[in-house]
Amino acid sequence: MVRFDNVGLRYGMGPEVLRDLTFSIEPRSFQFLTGPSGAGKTTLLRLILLALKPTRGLITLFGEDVSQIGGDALTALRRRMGVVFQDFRLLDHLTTYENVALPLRVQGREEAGYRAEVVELLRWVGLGERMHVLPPVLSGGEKQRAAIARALIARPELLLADEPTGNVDPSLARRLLRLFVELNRLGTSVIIATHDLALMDQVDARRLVLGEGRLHIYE
Ligand SMILES: Nc1ncnc2c1ncn2[C@@H]1O[C@H](COP(=O)(O)OP(=O)(O)OP(=O)(O)O)[C@@H](O)[C@H]1O
Repeated sequence: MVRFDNVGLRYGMGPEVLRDLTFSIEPRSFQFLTGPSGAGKTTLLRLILLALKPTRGLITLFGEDVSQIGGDALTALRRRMGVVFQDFRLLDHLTTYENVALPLRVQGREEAGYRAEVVELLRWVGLGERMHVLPPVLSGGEKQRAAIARALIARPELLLADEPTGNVDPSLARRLLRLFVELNRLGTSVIIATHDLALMDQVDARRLVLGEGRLHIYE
């Protein structure tokens, strides 16, 4: 569902951050993306998300060469992905419940049909008591859980998560990891960018390791 062929990326006139990346992400697969700070994990996720264009090489997403499409078609491809950003990107004027329900609203679904689903997921991530507050009063860990719930709620085909357990304690991190694994069992391909070796040791999954601009894959 994602294919990179000899993809390179540099920011402006800077050095090449990613060099000659060739790999694919299969449907229904689960993988970690790791490597030292500054290795390019976020950059790689942003390329998949179509938030950045490669300096060279070819990216194919859901069977489409992304350099050949634009506008509405790009928006349609993005909607097939769920994302957990490092800075959460919750909308401050919507409640936690409304933020998490947003992807379903965008799909045009009626609230009566999804309300119970959203409430159940919020309870699962431990935000049952925080549903009606606005994001600015949530703690860092609570914001992170809200961002994860929002990324999962519509069962995207591909889920990208950038350090999704960076702000929570180890026991909650394990609980959140179970959510990603469960989503994967339901058919979503999952890519989790993380530094956390203990977290990676909990799932027997493929590891994509970035270092010095190159990608090494451990199956
Ligand atoms: N917008 C930008 N403009 C210029 N350089 C950038 C930009 N974003 C990232 N970089 C550089 O690209 C490199 C890769 O950064 P990136 O954030 O992708 O790494 P990372 O592996 O996600 O790091 P971390 O684990 O610390 O989040 C770094 O050297 C960074 O300074």
